[in-house]
This record gives sequence, structure tokens and C-alpha cells, in this order.
Amino acid sequence: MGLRVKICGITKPEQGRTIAQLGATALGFICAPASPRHASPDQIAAIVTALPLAASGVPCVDRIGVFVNASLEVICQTVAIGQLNGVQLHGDESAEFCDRLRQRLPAIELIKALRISTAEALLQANAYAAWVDTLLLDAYDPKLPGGTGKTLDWSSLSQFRPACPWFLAGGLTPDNILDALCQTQPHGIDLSSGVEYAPGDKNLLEVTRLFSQLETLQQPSAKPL
Ligand SMILES: O=C(O)c1ccccc1NCC(=O)[C@H](O)[C@H](O)COP(=O)(O)O
Repeated sequence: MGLRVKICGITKPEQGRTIAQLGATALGFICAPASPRHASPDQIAAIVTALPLAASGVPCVDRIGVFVNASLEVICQTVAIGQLNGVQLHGDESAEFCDRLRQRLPAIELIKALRISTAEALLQANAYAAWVDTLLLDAYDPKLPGGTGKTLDWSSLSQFRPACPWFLAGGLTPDNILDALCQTQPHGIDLSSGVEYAPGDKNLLEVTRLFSQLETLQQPSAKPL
């Protein structure tokens, strides 16, 4: 499987549709009411309904709801209304909460986001691998839970090989993505503020430039003369 590319903080149907057509494999919807990128369950449903369909008849990209310390009931209700197939837990949710959510939503991809500030936080990330499908490493900020534009210390992640797939997030942009991927080996990448004009308003030219940069990774290297 190729690199997964998740573009997070989608709030507009036409932008979600275009970003899916440009090559994103997942769209993220911020379900935390305090975020300037917040999308309600009905808004998410409107965006998902406008997505191109795969041959199987389901939307051609993954639809991930991003929650911060929400209740099981709110998450399950949002998944149903918003036609989501993934949930990203971006708060202080415990492994036990992940387990309970897994029992309620067995067919949904469960992603635990960890905001990394210390080496211990990386160990904690590893400990969640048994309880979720996927991990996501984001930058730590004392005030904001996500969408901060801050980068992680990629060199400290060069040996990060958890027991499940993982996404690299935090301050990724079309300008720094190749550098980030030279230093780390994630299964996917997650971008938000690095491809937007303003919170929730994506810059489609920057998304296009991101995919142009990623294409250079797949080019076979030029033969020596
Ligand atoms: O983006 C938000 O506003 C947000 C608010 C509350 C919780 C999570 C949030 N974003 C989660 C994401 O997955 C972002 O894509 C991730 O933090 C990276 O953001 P950025 O550094 O802007 O690329």
C-alpha cells in the first residue's frame, strides 16, 4: 500500500471533493466544537455526500472524524450521521476508552493521536498500539490540541516503528514534506494548516503542490550516464 495522505480540517463540500480528486486518501473533519475548523455532523454529511464514489459505491476516500475528549454517544452519533469510516481521538482518551469505542464501533478505523513533547510521550504512543488500528503523532502545544502548524523533531522519530501503522502530522507543508519523509518512515501523513488560507479554508494550489512534491518520491531515479 502506498503512502496515505490525510488532509484535515475540511469544512466545504467543493474543497473536499477537489482534494479527493487530487489524490488524498483520507479527509479529516474536526468534531471539536472549540476549533475554528469545526464541522457539525450535518455539515460533514453534506461534504461526504458530494465526494466522488469508488466502483464499490462508497466514497473514494476515508472519512475521519477528529474528536477531543468526546463521549462515546457523541462519537457514535457523529459517525452515523456523517457517514464516517474512521475516528481520530485527539484528546486525553485512555486505552480503556479506546477499547470501549472499539466494542461499540468494530468496523471503524480507530486512530489515537498523541501530542509528542518528550521521549516518554513516544513510549506512551507505543503503548496504545495494542488498542487501536493506527497511531498519529502530532506536535505538542500547551494551548491548542491540534492544527498548530508546529513541527515535531523528525530526527527523534527516525527509529519509531510501533506495532501498528502510523501517521506523521504537525506543521507539514509542501515545502518541508520531502525533508520530513527523508527522516521518518510513516505509513501516512496528515496536513492541515500547511495547506490552507485560513482555518477551514483549504488552499487548493498548495494541496496540488503537495501532490506534485509527493510524486517526485515515486519517480524511478535517473539512470547514470
Ligand atoms: O485542526 C484543528 O483545529 C484541531 C482541533 C482540535 C483537535 C485536533 C485538530 N486537528 C487535528 C489534526 O489532525 C491536524 O491535521 C493536525 O493537528 C496537524 O495540524 P497542522 O500542524 O496544522 O498540520
